[in-house]
Parts: sequence; structure tokens; C-alpha cells
Amino acid sequence: MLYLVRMDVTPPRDMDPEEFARIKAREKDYALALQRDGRWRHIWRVVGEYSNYSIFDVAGNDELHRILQDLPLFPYMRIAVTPLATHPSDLAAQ
Ligand SMILES: O=C(O)CC1=CCC(=O)O1
Repeated sequence: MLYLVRMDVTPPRDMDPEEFARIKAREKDYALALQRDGRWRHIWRVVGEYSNYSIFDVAGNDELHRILQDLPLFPYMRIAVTPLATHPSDLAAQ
């Protein structure tokens, strides 16, 4: 199943910048591993915001929830998930 996910990151004001840099490095490693295995299909920065839009291709809600919950930045994120279905006018679906 495909999901559009928006992640909005709010770094804690009082966190040591070096600690936050370490969390971001772990986040990047985690995201790259999921991109390499094909489950995190795309990630785009939202212009002017500390946010991204991502496309995930996973078995279903439970797998996506586990992936999102294990994000190192999860405690500092608001996440919105939109499940995607095939559009009848999609050329690829003809
Ligand atoms: O910077 C972000 O948008 C949060 C994030 C998700 C994966 C990653 O590497 O950073």
C-alpha cells in the first residue's frame, strides 16, 4: 500500500545542539536504509519549513506505524498520514 506522509519537525528548544545533530544523523541513516529497501519511496523538503512529504510503500497500516514510531525524530514530530488508492485516470493504470 502507498501512503503520503507529512512530517513536521519541532526541535526541542532546550536540547543540546550536538545531541540533536546525533539524532538527525541516526534519522538520516534510518531513512536511507528504508529507501534502499524500497519502503520509503520518496522524500521531499517542504520549501521554507522544517517539514517533509514522503511516500511509503509498505504492507499496511501496522507496518507504517512501526516505521514511523521508530523514527529517531519521532518524539519531535507531528505526522499526518494519507493512504493512497489508484486513480482511474492514472495513465499507468490503463
Ligand atoms: O528533516 C526531516 O524532514 C525529517 C527527516 C525524515 C527523514 C530524515 O532524514 O529527516
